[in-house]
Amino acid sequence: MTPGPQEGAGWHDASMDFSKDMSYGDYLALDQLLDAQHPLSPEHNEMLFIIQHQTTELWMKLMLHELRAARAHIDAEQLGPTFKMLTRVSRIMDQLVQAWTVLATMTPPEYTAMRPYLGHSSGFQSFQYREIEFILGNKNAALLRPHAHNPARLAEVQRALETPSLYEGAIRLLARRGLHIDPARLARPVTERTEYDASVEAAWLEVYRDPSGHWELYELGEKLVDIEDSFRQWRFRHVTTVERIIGFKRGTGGTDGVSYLRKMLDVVLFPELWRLRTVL
Ligand code: HEM
Ligand SMILES: N[C@@H](CC(=O)c1ccccc1NC=O)C(=O)O
Repeated sequence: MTPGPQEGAGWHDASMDFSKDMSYGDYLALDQLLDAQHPLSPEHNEMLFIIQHQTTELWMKLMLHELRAARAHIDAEQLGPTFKMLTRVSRIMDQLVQAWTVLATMTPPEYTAMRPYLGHSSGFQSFQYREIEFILGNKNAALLRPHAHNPARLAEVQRALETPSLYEGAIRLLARRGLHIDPARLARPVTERTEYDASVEAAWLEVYRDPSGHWELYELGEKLVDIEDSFRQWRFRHVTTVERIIGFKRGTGGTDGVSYLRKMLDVVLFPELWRLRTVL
């Protein structure tokens, strides 16, 4: 027999005995991770549905990790690391936009067969998603309610509601760097969703009219726009995938379904950064 490509390929000294050493699976806790898929229906496609959501939740975990650290770095005036973290968040979001193509291989009859097994569960109750919305400034105290049955979880989502958003951190940074921000804007309760403010737009305008004079702030502005751009694409792919799979049925979470999700397409996370483009 002719030697295969693996012969002499340098694996003979590879570690093979993990009775005492930590292995790949140990390090990654794969026993737990791969034992967490429990289809409730006899349907073949439910595994896709579960894994699509679980992988998204894992990526959301990393996005939150990056967004929280980015917020802390903005507060500490360390913008170099902030930019790396925000770039990573955009790349994750881009990847989640692409991921919809996998789920879109599920047809309406295939989903309809497993949908009754979902009960009232829905992505609407995703606490990590809600925390991402909150840290990006789309605050809404009413959406804490689905977590009321779990006090520890409720406390965690509530903390995200009560912590200044990343954009709030950016606005405070503009003020610290000597750009005028209306004191009333700086005193706004942090539990409220971001709303357009003329002094914030004027401050960003100064930055965008002289990028080389405010290079870091300019780069920060564009990183935030990158994130909102990819988040909008994610929302759009979600609503389009939902319409193609369940049409205009009411959601299992109790909302109007597609019409609710379409309204969410109008959310603007960083209003001044978008508005300034018209007057620049
Ligand atoms: C067959 C695929 C899917 C369908 C039919 C679907 C349907 C829906 C519907 C109808 C809603 C509105 C809430 C409700 O009343 O239930 C919703 C919300 C939501 N879904 Fe999905 N979804 C699908 C896949 C996904 C995936 C893969 C994710 C990723 C984690 C996801 C995450 C979310 C989130 C986070 C919300 C809340 C959105 C918000 O409040 O703005 N969905 N979905
Ligand atoms: N809201 C969906 C159900 C759904 O998609 C779902 C159900 C349980 C766990 C995650 C889900 N994904 C996103 O909402 C529906 O109305 O069919």
